[in-house]
Amino acid sequence: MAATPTPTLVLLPEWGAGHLMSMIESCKRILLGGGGAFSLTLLVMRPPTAEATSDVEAHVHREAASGLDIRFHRLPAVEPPTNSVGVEEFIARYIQLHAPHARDAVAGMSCPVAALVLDMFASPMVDVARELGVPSYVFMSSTGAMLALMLHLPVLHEAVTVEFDEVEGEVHVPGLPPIPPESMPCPVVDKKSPNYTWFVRLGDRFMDATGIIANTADELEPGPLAAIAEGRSVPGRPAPPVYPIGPVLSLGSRGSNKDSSEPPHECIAWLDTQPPASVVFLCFGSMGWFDAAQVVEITAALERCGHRFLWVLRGPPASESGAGAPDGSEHPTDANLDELLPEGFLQRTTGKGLVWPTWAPQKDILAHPAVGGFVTHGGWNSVLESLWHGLPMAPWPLYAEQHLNAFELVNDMGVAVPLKVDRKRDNFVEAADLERAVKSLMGAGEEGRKARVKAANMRDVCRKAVQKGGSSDAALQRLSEAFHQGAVLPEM
Ligand SMILES: COc1cc(-c2[o+]c3cc(O)cc([O-])c3cc2O[C@@H]2O[C@H](CO)[C@H](O)[C@H](O)[C@H]2O)cc(OC)c1O
Ligand SMILES: O=c1ccn([C@@H]2O[C@H](COP(=O)(O)OP(=O)(O)O)[C@@H](O)[C@H]2O)c(=O)[nH]1
Repeated sequence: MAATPTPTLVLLPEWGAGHLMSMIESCKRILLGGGGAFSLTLLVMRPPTAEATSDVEAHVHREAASGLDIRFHRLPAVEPPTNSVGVEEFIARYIQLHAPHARDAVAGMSCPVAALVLDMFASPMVDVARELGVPSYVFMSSTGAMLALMLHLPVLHEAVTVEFDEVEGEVHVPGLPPIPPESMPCPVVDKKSPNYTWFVRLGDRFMDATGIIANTADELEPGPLAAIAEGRSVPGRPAPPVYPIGPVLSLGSRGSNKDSSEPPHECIAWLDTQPPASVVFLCFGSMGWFDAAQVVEITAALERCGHRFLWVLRGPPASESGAGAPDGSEHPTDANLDELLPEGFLQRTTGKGLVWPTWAPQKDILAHPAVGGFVTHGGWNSVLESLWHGLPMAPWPLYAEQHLNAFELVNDMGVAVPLKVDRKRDNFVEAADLERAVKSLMGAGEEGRKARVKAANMRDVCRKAVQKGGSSDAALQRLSEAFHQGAVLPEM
């Protein structure tokens, strides 16, 4: 008798490293926990830029060599939309153009399909899954708070007819503290923009998924997750079950997990010479960079506050002088420190500070005992990595949903000190404000002390959650069970 083929989980990730890697790592946990009960099939879209294409190829290569049962199905290329006006709109539309190809790929599977797991930007493809009789799951690589906001957005859209910054007072989202309009995420700040329209649609389609997989933990974001579970996001319409299985730290990023026989990275070697918890680390994600005017403010703050520092400083993307990447993934260039830094800064701070002009091994740096605090753009992966090591933050939001993340870190989770960021001036920060925040983060004062205590507590919370019997491990078991029960041969 022929053996029943192993069911597969079909993944449709967005090409960006933060989205792709956290989805793959999360599903690998199911693969590893399931003892061979599933395989993974990655539907690979051709990314819209050459840079993203080479990143994705590197990830595919690495996963193919992992020895795990991961297959790759390349979807036929589609022409990217040429008339998009916004990044989120571009990403969602470009993904949606792959719907017929994704449908054909899933319909052609010769083994049962346990689920179609969709990137948050691909939520309208729940229709493809429905058409084929396959369960669909949305993978949320951002916060539970952003998830609560997206689920509630169609309700807000009906209830609030003016721009959010014209609202008297705050914006109310079930499960979150009242949000000041200036902390609303970028894609929803301009209702006339197609980005906004797409986010309303994406959030609405989340509600039609079989389930939502979230890279967070119950204990990290109890408010938003409870509101969703209790059906408060959309009155009268229960949300799909949410499986908070995080923190899943996306491994395999450039420069990390090096062979232990190699000499340490220069940043790590420098940290090895510094006293414990003495260094403030500044790093701004895969897309953060600063111009000369902002750099002057940062250098003044660092000199005045007197703390040791490790600063990852990147320069403007090459496209600053031309057309940008349509998906918004405009990677910064390596900084020319001679041009960007004020004269004498490096000499005056020798021994006390290191400015690193290119990609840095962030995860290894955050794990180093010499690091005491993190000035971060507040991307969710960076936040999870910081909390994993119990490090308090000063969030300096720059793009995407990071203004909401900063609000949550300071006002809800209490693991960060506030930093005054002028959103109307391209997120400009004055030297005096950065100096104050770094002093608070690293030194005396009740505000910083409280953030340090809360962040240290989160280290244990995060680790417990993913251990056997922890809340995220339990969510992973429930999810695995749901996948088992849902596995079907796609209907043609
Ligand atoms: C959540 O809302 C937004 C997310 C993004 C966004 O887009 C994006 C596009 C790419 O081609 C590559 C990327 O790496 C990428 C990343 C990205 O958001 C980041 O996602 C992280 C989670 O994986 C994390 O939440 C970070 O904070 C995000 O910066 C873009 C966007 O508007 C431009 C969004 O509104
Ligand atoms: O110099 C850098 C900058 C970023 N990162 C990693 O890139 C990811 C950034 O993801 P995040 O969600 O924080 O922000 P995004 O870059 O997607 O906006 C995290 O894993 C960081 O550790 C890194 O290793 N070195």
